[in-house]
Amino acid sequence: MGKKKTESKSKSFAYAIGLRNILESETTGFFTGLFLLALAVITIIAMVSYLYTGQADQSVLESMRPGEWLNQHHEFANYGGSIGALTSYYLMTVNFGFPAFIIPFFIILAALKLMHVYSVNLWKWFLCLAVIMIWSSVALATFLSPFAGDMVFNPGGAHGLFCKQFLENLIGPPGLTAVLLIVALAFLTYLTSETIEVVRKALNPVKYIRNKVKFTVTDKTGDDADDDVSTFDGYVEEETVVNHAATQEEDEAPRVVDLTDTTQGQQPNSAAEPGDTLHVTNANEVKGDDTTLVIEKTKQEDEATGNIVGEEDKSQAPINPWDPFTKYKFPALTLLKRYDTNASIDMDEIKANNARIIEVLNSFGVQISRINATVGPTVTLYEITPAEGVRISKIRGLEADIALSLSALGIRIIAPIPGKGTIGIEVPNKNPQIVSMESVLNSKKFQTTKMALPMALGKTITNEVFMVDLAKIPHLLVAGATGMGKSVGLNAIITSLLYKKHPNELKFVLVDPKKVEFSVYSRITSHYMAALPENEEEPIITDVQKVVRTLNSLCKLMDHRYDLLKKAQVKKIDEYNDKFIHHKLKLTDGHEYMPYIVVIIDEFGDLIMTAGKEIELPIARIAQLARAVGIHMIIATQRPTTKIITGNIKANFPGRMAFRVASQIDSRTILDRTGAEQLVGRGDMLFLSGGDPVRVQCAFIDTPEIEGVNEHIEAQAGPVEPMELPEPDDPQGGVGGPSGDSNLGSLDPFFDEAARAIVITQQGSTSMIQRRFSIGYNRAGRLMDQLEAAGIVGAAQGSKPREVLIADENTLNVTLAQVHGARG
Ligand SMILES: Nc1ncnc2c1ncn2[C@@H]1O[C@H](COP(=O)(O)OP(=O)(O)OP(=O)(O)O)[C@@H](O)[C@H]1O
Repeated sequence: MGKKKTESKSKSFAYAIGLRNILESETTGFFTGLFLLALAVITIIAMVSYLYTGQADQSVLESMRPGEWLNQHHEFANYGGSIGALTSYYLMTVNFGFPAFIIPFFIILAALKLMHVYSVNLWKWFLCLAVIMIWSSVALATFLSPFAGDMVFNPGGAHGLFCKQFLENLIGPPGLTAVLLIVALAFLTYLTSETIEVVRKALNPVKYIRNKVKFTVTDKTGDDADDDVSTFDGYVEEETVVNHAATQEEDEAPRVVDLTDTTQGQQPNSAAEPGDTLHVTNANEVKGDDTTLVIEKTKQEDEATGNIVGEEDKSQAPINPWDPFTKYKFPALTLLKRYDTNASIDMDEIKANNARIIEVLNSFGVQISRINATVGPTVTLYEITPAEGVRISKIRGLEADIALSLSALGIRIIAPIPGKGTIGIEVPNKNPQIVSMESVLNSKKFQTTKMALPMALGKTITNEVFMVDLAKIPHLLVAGATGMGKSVGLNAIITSLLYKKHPNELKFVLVDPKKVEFSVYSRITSHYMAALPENEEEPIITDVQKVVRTLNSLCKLMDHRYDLLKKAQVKKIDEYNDKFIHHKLKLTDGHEYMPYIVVIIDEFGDLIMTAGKEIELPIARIAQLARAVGIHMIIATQRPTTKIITGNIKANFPGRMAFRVASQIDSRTILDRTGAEQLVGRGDMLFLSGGDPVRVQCAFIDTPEIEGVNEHIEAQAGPVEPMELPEPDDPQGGVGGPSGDSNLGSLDPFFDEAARAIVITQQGSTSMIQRRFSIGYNRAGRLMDQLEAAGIVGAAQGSKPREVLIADENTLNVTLAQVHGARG
């Protein structure tokens, strides 16, 4: 108790004098950085000076008596004084020799990071530089010592010399050289997996040169390449291509190359088309040709058929986006629990319900000609065909009465069932079955799906696996009262994505204000999470301010990705990635493979209540624009009120997943209709994505299962840290209050929405903007000026509406991304 009191006292004291603020402030970071920068520069000066003055200083240093380092009598010649001489002596003579220069270089990096000049991953740099310094210290001591002459220190320092001698005594000079080589290669492979390919080429230069001149070609190339597509769509596995080439060699295939010439000789004026069969016929004719001739002519065949897989093409084989984790193994289905799904149908229950339905409908004067019952996992659908002459609209009018008369929880009446002239009455089963995640993922539908982001959510009333593509939806709103299965639903979504997507293809941003919901995923943060550098230690975000920064960072990433799409001249992430893996985009232009990013926000209500617009605006922006660049959002809330799910959010989240909610009003907020208040809970849900809602029993997955899956993923070789999100811009910049001028530096908050409204309606009228956003004439005018500056509308033409310069929403998305990007 006493200790606690003292602690809180000292805490409040620190608060009171502002010490805490000082320590945590950006200014302190800046000045610490500045201090380190100066320190590093002085150290470098001292070290350079030591190269010339070391000789003179060394004897003083080695016979130094206490207090001498104070340099009162100017014993040291070093330009950095006695401390400079001393530091250089320790760093260069006693430790690492020349590579010791890396130490002040690292301090400079740390200083620049503290000063917010660069955002670098210091741990990564530390690790890499430490390896380089230690390795080069030993390497210099090994290879440069003989040439060091009368240098005052060994080029690799005493450390390098010691390691060299130790290893030489242990394994001899060849062993030492081998160790140095292997360490260097391992390190370079860590930096880039291309190292392995370079080594392979170096070890087999003959094959490399031979293939450079396109020696291996067969007429079957195109067909075989098709067959050789590996387990993931569209990429030819490297080994396959190598084997393929080898087979061709055995078949004396290189001679085939010559046939292009023959072909051209025969048909001088007709250019061969890719896939042309001519080369197949001619292949036999040219067997036995002279080898030199073959090599010369091959180039022409390559141009003519465009259908060749030789080594040259192999270097152009599609980039494998799983690289370097190509051996990654997806979790097995055995990690998930199986439940008994063969529970027999309770005929007594069905008959009883049948009789009640007929009785109730008859009592309202509705005659029935037929009833069909479809037994689902938790609900049975009674499909009623009304007798001739009974109007469906009459039954629709009686919906509430019928539900009341049947008086069971969870009854939902669908009148009519879409596409059929029948009425559906869903009645919950007395003994509901659990739909296991295993049964859903173990379905052909899931396993063979080509969806970009498949979410296997559960089973429909007719026992079909219900799956949707998040990439198409593209953002999802999840609501449900507490305990109705929301968290299980989110886990089912995450799990189905984990079973289909490689860590290089998908990253999550998880927001968990409750702090306990997603903590189970902390084991896969390196593999599957994206985070700001400052959150890399704990990428699952639980703090409101961090959420705001992360959302702003996602906006920035979105703008950056739009720039890349524009450069690549494509409209969507899948087209972009396709171009990227087929070498149509240059790495030097900043292109990179884009993983999908799925942002999942639990307890959205809590967030919006605390942070309001700060959260809502970036979410609405991402929701409006991010679909094309592969950023998708799922937000979940217990309280689907209009304060939380505002019109802005709702309009941009077309996918809705409603578990049981407390009231009809809540159901209307989430689904735009009633029905969700009638669900039975425990994963019973309505899914809506345009059209009519579908009743689905959500797949069940519990924490031990998730832990098992995560443990498996964690054990796989994969990324060692979360994907880094860009530092967000200053949140004040442009997203706050009304703008005072028309320049694009401080955009009006309605800028994006106004631009969209104008492009959709193709009407550049200020009064339309005024009406639509209920703003004054002056503000609408300024907004128009900003839209003009952004090139969305033309100049004012008196009282006439302005000309709209952008024809469609896609082009607008690109323009908006540029506007925001340019401001960033
Ligand atoms: N799909 C399902 N199948 C069977 N039971 C389920 C299903 N989903 C949820 N349940 C049951 O309901 C309980 C509560 O589910 P869950 O934790 O997902 O609720 P929730 O809506 O997230 O609640 P809260 O908002 O309080 O976190 C589970 O522990 C489980 O027993």
